[in-house]
Amino acid sequence: MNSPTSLTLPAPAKLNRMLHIVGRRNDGYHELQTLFQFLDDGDTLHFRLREDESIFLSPQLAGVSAEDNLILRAARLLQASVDRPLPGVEITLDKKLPMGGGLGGGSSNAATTLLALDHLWQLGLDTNQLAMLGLSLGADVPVFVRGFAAWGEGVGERLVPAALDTPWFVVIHPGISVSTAGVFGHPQLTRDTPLISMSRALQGGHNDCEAVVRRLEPEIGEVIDLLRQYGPAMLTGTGACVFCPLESETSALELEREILYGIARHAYPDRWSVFRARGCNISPLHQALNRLQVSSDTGVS
Ligand SMILES: C[C@](O)(CO)[C@H](O)COP(=O)(O)OP(=O)(O)OC[C@H]1O[C@@H](n2ccc(N)nc2=O)[C@H](O)[C@@H]1O
Ligand SMILES: Nc1ncnc2c1ncn2[C@@H]1O[C@H](COP(=O)(O)OP(=O)(O)OP(=O)(O)O)[C@@H](O)[C@H]1O
Repeated sequence: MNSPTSLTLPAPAKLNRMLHIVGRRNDGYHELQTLFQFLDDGDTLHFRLREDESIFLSPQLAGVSAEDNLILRAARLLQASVDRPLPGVEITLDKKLPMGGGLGGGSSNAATTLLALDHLWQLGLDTNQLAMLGLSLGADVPVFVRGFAAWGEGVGERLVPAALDTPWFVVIHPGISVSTAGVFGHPQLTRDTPLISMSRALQGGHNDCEAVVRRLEPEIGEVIDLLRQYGPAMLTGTGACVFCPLESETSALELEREILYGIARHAYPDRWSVFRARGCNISPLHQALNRLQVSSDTGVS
C-alpha cells in the first residue's frame, strides 16, 4: 500500500453541555465534572508532507505567535517524541471557529494535528499516547484526540463515553473574548459544587463559570437571557459562546434567522455572530479517519 503524502481533516468544535467545578488542585488547575459533545462544524486543516524537515503553517492567526500556535506546538511535540528523522509538513488552516469562544478551537486544531501527523508519518502511536501528549498542550485536547462524547473528570482528561441526546444547536458568539485563566482565577468562582454521577448529569446540570462570566462581561449574560427564551441555553466552557439546544433543524434555522435579522436591524450588536450545528457523539474528525481506514482496507479511495 502506498502511504499518503497529504491529508485534509476537520477540527470540530466542542460544547460543554454542563460544567461543574468541584475542586482546585495544588497546581492551581481546577477539578471539573463536564459533559463534552462535538458539533458537526469547525475548522479544517490540510497537511502535505515536504521533502525537507521543516514544518510550516499558514495563514498566521492574528494575535497568536508561531511559537504559541497549538498546531505548530502539536506538530513539534510529536516530531520530538520520535527518535528518527521525519519529513517536514506544510499545514494550511481554514479557521472558522472564534478564538477564546469556549468552543475549544485551538485544542481541536492541536488534536487534529496529532492524529493527522501520526497517520502521515506512520508512527502508529495509540490513542492513549496521543491523548497524553495532547494533555501537555491543553486540558481540552484529550477529548478531541479520543473523539467520543464524554463525561469528563479531573481537568477533563478522565473520559468515559456518554450517550448524549444530539439536538440541533444555535450558537451565538458575542464577539467578546473571555480569558479562560481569568475566569478560573476569579476570586468569586464557585469551586465546591458537590460531585454528582454521570447519569444525574445527563438529566441536566449548569455551568459554574456563568456567574463570574456575567460579572466580567454583562453582555454575555444578556445573550444567555435572550437564548433562554427559546430553550435551556448555556455558556460553553468559560465562554464567550452561548448555545441553545433545539429539537429540529427547522427550529434552529428559524432562531438563527431571527438573531441574524436582529443583528441586521441593529437590535443586537453587529459584532455578534451566530451559527447552527448538530451535536454529535462521534467526532467528525474520527468519522473522517474511520472513512480513511475503510477506504485503505478495501482499496477504495
Ligand atoms: C473550560 C474548558 O474549556 C472546559 O472544557 C477547559 O477546562 C479549558 O481547557 P483549555 O482551554 O485547554 O485550558 P488550558 O489551556 O489547559 O488552561 C488555561 C488556563 O485555565 C486555567 N484552568 C484550565 C483548566 C482547568 N481545569 N483549570 C484551570 O484552572 C489555568 O489557569 C490554565 O492556565
Ligand atoms: N490554532 C489555534 N487556534 C485557536 N487558538 C489558538 C491556536 N493556537 C493557539 N491559540 C490560542 O489559544 C487560545 C484559546 O483558543 P481556543 O480557540 O481553543 O479558545 P476556546 O474556544 O476558548 O477554548 P477553551 O474552551 O478550550 O477555553 C486563543 O485565544 C489563542 O491565543
